[in-house]
Amino acid sequence: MIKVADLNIPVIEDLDINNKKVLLRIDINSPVDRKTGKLLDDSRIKAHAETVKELLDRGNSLVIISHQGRPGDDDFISLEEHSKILSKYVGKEIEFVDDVIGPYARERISKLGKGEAILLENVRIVSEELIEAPPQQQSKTFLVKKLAPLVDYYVNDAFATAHRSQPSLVGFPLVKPSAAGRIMEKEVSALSKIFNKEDSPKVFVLGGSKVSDTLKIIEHLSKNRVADRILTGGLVAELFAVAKGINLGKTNMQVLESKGLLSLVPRARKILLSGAPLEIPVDFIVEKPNGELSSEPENNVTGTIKDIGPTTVEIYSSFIKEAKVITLRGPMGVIEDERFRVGTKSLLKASIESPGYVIIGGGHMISMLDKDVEINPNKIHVSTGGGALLLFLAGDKLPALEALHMSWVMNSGKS
Ligand SMILES: Nc1ncnc2c1ncn2[C@@H]1O[C@H](COP(=O)(O)OP(=O)(O)OP(=O)(O)O)[C@@H](O)[C@H]1O
Ligand SMILES: O=C(O)[C@H](O)COP(=O)(O)O
Repeated sequence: MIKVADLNIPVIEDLDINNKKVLLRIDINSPVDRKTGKLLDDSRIKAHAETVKELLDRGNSLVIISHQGRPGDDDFISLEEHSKILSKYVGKEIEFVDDVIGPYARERISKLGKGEAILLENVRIVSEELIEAPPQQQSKTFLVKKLAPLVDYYVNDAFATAHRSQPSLVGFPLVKPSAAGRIMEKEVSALSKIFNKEDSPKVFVLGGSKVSDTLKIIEHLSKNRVADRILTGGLVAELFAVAKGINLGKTNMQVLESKGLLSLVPRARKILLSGAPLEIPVDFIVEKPNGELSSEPENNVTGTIKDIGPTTVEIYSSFIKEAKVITLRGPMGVIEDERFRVGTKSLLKASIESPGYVIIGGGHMISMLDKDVEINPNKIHVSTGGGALLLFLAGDKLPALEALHMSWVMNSGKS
């Protein structure tokens, strides 16, 4: 059992999860090369192999579900490649089933033998999965009604998606005895231990393209006075620059417009007015129409922004060097193109070389960590979570954890 605030979260030992049929929700959502459609990084897949192996060793048969990307985005792809990589790390075939709630998937689940494991197709092809709602409502979805009767237990190992109140994360615990998987258990236990409110200054490096999510995170960090400094990059930084009245030029405004981000300017402006301790880049690496790269000051941008510039790296690194805890999520640049990784890699290096404790989250951000960096738990925590990590650190109760607690109360009669 793990305790988080007033929640009791059951773990695998708290239920008799042996020789049964288990529905396992993992988060193997991974960065995808936009040109080839291939996975750029398999850290999350490798991390979840531990829980898969343990449940199989306990004689269970597994129905594994996960999402990849979001409908309409380039990285919204099939999980077929993921199943091959997961098989490699587990050391046993994890059969890909090209279905989720249809008759083919249900028949395959019914016929699963002891020690067998299947990975169903991207759960977000089921439209209900995109709707966030309370667990009570989610337990009545087709996803839950079609799959729950076919299994004995539900195990949620998807810490990185624990902030989503979607059916695959909060719907099953109300109808099945449920527990946290090993990744969920480790992340929640480690983060609860290492992240003490009194440790300061706390610096957050927030970049990437999930701007709406990040605004919510910054609102919570600021409201709960968790962050002493927020250093922005990626599209997050561009939005705040516009909110500050900086003219980023036609091309970058078109990029923001095309992603529907300009409608968030008033919300970003409100955050600035609230006194959030937020920094934006003073220079950017831009790509000119002729393909040339150059660094331009934030008040005279003419090219397409692709990364933060050298002066910004210096300024941000000076904050990082003074921090007690540094949390980084979301890259500073378009890291799919290796020319635009300097900002992200420089801040990761400054963090690791600083005296502070480093927490790294986010699929793309983790992929930028040099493979030869020693992950000493006394210095670094590499989280599988991105948005989930930050909302947890901001003090939010994650819906998936609350659902596991509710399952425990319902099945054990204890609170
Ligand atoms: N200046 C920029 N312009 C356009 N895209 C950018 C820019 N900077 C970063 N990005 C994009 O941000 C994306 C990663 O953002 P994202 O928020 O998903 O980060 P992450 O570390 O994967 O976190 P999570 O795991 O929560 O998704 C990359 O695809 C990258 O190309
Ligand atoms: O990468 C992540 O942060 C998780 O997989 C959640 O993905 P989402 O932001 O698309 O829900």
